[in-house]
Amino acid sequence: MKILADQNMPLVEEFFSSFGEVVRFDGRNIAAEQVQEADVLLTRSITQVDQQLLSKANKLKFVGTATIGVDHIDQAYLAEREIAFSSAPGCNAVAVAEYVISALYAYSQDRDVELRGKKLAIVGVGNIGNCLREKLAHSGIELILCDPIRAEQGTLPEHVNIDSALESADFVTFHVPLIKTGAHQTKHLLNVDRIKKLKPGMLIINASRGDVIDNQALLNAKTSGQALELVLDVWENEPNILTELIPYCLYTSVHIAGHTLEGKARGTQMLYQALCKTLGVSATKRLEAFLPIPALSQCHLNSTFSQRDYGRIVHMIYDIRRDNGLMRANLESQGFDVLRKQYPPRREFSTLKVSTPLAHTQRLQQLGFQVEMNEE
Ligand SMILES: NC(=O)c1ccc[n+]([C@@H]2O[C@H](COP(=O)([O-])OP(=O)(O)OC[C@H]3O[C@@H](n4cnc5c(N)ncnc54)[C@H](O)[C@@H]3O)[C@@H](O)[C@H]2O)c1
Ligand SMILES: O=C(O)[C@H](O)[C@H](O)COP(=O)(O)O
Repeated sequence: MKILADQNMPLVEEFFSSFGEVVRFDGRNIAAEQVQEADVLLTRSITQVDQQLLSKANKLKFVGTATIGVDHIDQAYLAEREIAFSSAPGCNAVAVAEYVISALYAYSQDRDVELRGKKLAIVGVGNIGNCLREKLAHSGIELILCDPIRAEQGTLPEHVNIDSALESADFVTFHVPLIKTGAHQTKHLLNVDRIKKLKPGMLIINASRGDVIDNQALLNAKTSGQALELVLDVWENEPNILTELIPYCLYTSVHIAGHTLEGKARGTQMLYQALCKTLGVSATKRLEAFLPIPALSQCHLNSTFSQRDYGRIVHMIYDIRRDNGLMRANLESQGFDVLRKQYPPRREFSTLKVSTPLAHTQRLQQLGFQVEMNEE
């Protein structure tokens, strides 16, 4: 069996080599000829999987994307060709939620803003939105939840429509899929009209898809002096993004919100499990066997630890300002895709065991740390 896998997908050899030969490809530059002999195609978000790419792929039995976003896959065409398909829903939900939490604490420190008592609108309450909601429970930040699809399904009674959510929130974070048409279109969900109405100083975080916010409208708003704080991980037209917008952002990154070691590796594992199911064999390999030991694994808090120190613990594991600095310093010389490919290792909060006095156990557990109580 020939398994064709994106060069930026970790652990493919570990999970898939028992099925056959693993051949890597450059996700941005793959031609139909390369897929011709493949039985399995494993991609990330940058490869358009469509009729053109698969025109010569007569042996192909399985396509997997190690992402939750599926806007790059022509699923109808795969179904027509009877090629099995799997994505990796939820694989990077923790990573993206932790990216947002890191952004909130960094903003709080850099702008000297108290987060408690502020309102955060979460637009899109699926895997990521829900994970963020759970991690921020009892944080003192009031959450406003917006997901009209779940509201229609009856699974989100707290749903607030987007315009009311934007009107009352101090911060907004987007976690919707890219939907280009229809009643729940998300392309330019934050458009020129909505941007104009935002309250002064609003913090906007986008770690969903670049097209969810009209980037040119955002730039126009900023150059005309509108007070907005921008945290952008995703951009319209990646990798050729609107670089003029960068200086107007508080924090920027190169579409890496989901790129913890665990998040990327879970995506590979989920595709391995899906392929095993398709082939009718049992999935015996486990991710835990392949992940490296974290460099920082324990931390001890005493009774002087207080509410204002939560940001310090979060940033010990992941500080968004590292990625902001890397992008600003290197984008011009290295380019968007190279920075993504060379993304330095990042771990999730769960890799840190925190020994803490009772007062902080619940909150730290909710954030996702391993917690053990001490008597101090
Ligand atoms: N920056 C990154 O690295 C990164 C990582 C993972 C995912 N993403 C993006 O984030 C998106 C969300 O990921 P997820 O795992 O939570 O997906 P998900 O499918 O679990 O959840 C998406 C939610 O958005 C809701 N939704 C759809 N249209 C909406 C609208 N118009 N308004 C409000 N809500 C709407 C859906 O009902 C669903 O509950 C993905 O589709 C992907 O594009 C980006
Ligand atoms: O949709 C997703 O899951 C994410 O956007 C994904 O992490 C994007 O990263 P890529 O696949 O391009 O590495």
